[in-house]
Amino acid sequence: MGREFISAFDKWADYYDQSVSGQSPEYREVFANYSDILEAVAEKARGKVLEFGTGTGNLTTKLLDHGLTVYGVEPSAKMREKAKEKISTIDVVDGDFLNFPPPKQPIDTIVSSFAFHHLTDEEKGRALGLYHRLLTDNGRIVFADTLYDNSLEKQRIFNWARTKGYLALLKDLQTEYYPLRGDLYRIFRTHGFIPYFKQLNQFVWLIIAEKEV
Ligand SMILES: C[S@@+](CC[C@H](N)C(=O)[O-])C[C@H]1O[C@@H](n2cnc3c(N)ncnc32)[C@H](O)[C@@H]1O
Repeated sequence: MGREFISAFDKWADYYDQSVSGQSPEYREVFANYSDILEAVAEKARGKVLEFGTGTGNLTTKLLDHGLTVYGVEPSAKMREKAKEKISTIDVVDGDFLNFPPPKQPIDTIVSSFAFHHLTDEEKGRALGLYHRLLTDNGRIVFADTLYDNSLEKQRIFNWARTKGYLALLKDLQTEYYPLRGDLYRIFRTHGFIPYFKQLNQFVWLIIAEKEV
């Protein structure tokens, strides 16, 4: 489920770290302040952390730097290889937002960066239902991901990408499942979380969602 983009990530793995460092003009704005964005997620994580979509392990590294215990889940074999090269001490397991081996210890924080948009809104809701059951009572979710503040803003960003001639980016924006902020708010509330949103660059928002008990 939500795995339709994996072959693209297998192909991207070798040069993913170059893309996030701003070398790809089309994606420069998406990854603007990349390191600060990951740091913002790591700062809000606590306790035992379950990370989805580790990619090459950049957020994982920051979480470990904060002294946290991390269980990494990543569906792309090539991305898992890259993460293992970077962090030899950690095992990132094969899995995705909806299907993953149960963590061995109670989980206090679920994190992810640049990945939750791979799920449809229906899948996002199912994932949040799972996470509500999995998290400890004062648990939280901390995500950083692209979303649109509202439908006018979505149109403005599409127009911006079209005007710039960023057609690969435009295709991504049109084919992946980037939500409107209000819709995502409702999905979190429906599944027992109180979300807070903060914009970090033109595309990416920090989402901190506390579990309601
Ligand atoms: C844009 S990369 C982000 C990697 C890393 N988190 C970062 O911040 O650089 C998206 C990652 O999500 C993974 N992914 C794709 N579909 C997924 C799914 N359904 N569940 C979990 N991860 C997924 C991809 O394989 C890829 O490693």
